[in-house]
Amino acid sequence: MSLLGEQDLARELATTPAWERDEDAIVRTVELADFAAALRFVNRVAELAEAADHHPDITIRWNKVTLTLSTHSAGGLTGKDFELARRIDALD
Ligand SMILES: C[C@H](O)[C@H](O)[C@H]1CNC2=NC(N)=NC(=O)C2=N1
Repeated sequence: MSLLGEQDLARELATTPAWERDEDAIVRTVELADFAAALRFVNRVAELAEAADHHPDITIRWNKVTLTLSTHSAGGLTGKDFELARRIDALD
């Protein structure tokens, strides 16, 4: 999977408004009811990640889950990041 150029990147970002670009990654923080709900959400994300063989960095802070997506093998953002971002968005 090759890195997205600025134009493709802008188009992908426009279709994933819940995600914010942070240099070579896109980031989304999801707020859940409490820590247990955050863990359940992370488990659903983990299933999508395993199915896609593409894995976000995940931080849990009590009821908030921050997901960071980047394609490490390509050194930045690719279509795989946005595909997974859209699948994650479809969870809630
Ligand atoms: C062998 C395996 O396909 C690779 O290590 C995958 C796994 N998950 C991955 N996840 C992410 N975010 N970037 C990768 O480059 C990546 N590579």
